[in-house]
Amino acid sequence: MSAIGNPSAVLSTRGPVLVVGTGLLGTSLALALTAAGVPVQLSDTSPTSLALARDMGAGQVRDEHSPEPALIVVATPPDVAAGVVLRELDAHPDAVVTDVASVKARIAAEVRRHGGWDARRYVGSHPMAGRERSGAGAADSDLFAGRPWVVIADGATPEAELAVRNLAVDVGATPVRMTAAEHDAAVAAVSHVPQLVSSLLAARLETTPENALGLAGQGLRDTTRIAASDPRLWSAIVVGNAGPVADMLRQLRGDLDRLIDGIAPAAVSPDDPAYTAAGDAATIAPGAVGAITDLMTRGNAGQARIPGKHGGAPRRYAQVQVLVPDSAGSLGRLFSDVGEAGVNIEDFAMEHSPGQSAGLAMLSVMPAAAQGLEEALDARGWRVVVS
Ligand SMILES: NC(=O)C1=CN([C@@H]2O[C@H](COP(=O)(O)OP(=O)(O)OC[C@H]3O[C@@H](n4cnc5c(N)ncnc54)[C@H](O)[C@@H]3O)[C@@H](O)[C@H]2O)C=CC1
Ligand SMILES: O=C(O)C(=O)Cc1ccc(O)cc1
Repeated sequence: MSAIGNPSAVLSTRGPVLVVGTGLLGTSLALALTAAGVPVQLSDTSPTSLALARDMGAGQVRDEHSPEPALIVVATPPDVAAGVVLRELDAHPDAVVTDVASVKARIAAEVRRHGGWDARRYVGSHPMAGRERSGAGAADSDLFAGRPWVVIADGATPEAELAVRNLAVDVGATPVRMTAAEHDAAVAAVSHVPQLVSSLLAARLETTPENALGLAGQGLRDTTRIAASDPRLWSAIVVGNAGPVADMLRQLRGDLDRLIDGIAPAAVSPDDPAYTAAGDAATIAPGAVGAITDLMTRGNAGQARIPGKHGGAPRRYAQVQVLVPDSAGSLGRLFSDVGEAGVNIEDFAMEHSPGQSAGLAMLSVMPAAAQGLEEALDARGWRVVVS
């Protein structure tokens, strides 16, 4: 169990912990450790980022009087992480050093190449937790709760590996041991290429007319949420993992070419004599339906393989949809009525359309609870939308 919010939990992390890089990741971690009672020191090349993290209560700014850290977490952008790790290994000869960068093989290779014997105190790691905003201002002490935290222990001492695994567990994450190469291939598929695809999609919206954008629903919002991410950070991430990312983009290009080749012949005008004679586009373009069905079916299979909440087995929740007036306290009343009906909300999303005075609340609940909840909410005057 996480030590956060549980004062009686026994902490395994030995402090002080020095966090180098007090942006989103570093400050989130520092807040979580501070909340759990671990002494945290902060350092950043940007005085403003450092001051913000300190003012948020993430820890003390490290200075020449600070005690020696037992554990150092480098949470800088990936392109400078190896250099910072090497510098910290050198400056603190008894400390274990980890980094949380989103790419691992290149950083590990550089640290092992230049770190000598000291590199045995280095354990690369990567919490699979984040968001589309950067900087300390977006930090959240609960960021790591229930998330996997990859630990790359090749070449490190067992003690160093244990210190990093303990860190992950103490902030509520689950350590997952991998090699750097396994990690980089995995994150290309589950994080880096999804980021680029989301950006590709959103980039097309730059020139989409405003009245078309006004029609956007949750589907577009879901697929473009991470397109709001920081271009500078992601450039460093993608360049740092260019091999696995380029491999997967080539496979995606193959899929895209097959799809385009399949549907292009169906793009006939309704006034075209061929269309008028055949009566439908599918007859004129025999491969079109197959190309789309094939992609969609493969997509269904891939999507069903994504593990559910807390990284567990995929689970199908039932969705209860409720119209919520756009007024203060409405959502609070809905949650309270769901609680009084004895139902736990497993997940929640809200869909808004511009110019409407109500939003659609989508409550994910256990399938067995869905019908009873719909009836209970209906009885309390809520407008339940049956899809
Ligand atoms: N943003 C995300 O969702 C996730 C990011 N990561 C990784 O965590 C690391 C940090 O990412 P974020 O916190 O999102 O970035 P961020 O941009 O919010 O924070 C990075 C911080 O590092 C500081 N910094 C830059 N160079 C430095 C140096 N040489 N010495 C000391 N401080 C330095 C910056 O001033 C900034 O405050 C990156 O390596 C990223 O790949 C890992 C998981 C999720
Ligand atoms: O928001 C999401 O879906 C993420 O995948 C967050 C994330 C971003 C970058 C990472 O290196 C790890 C996790």
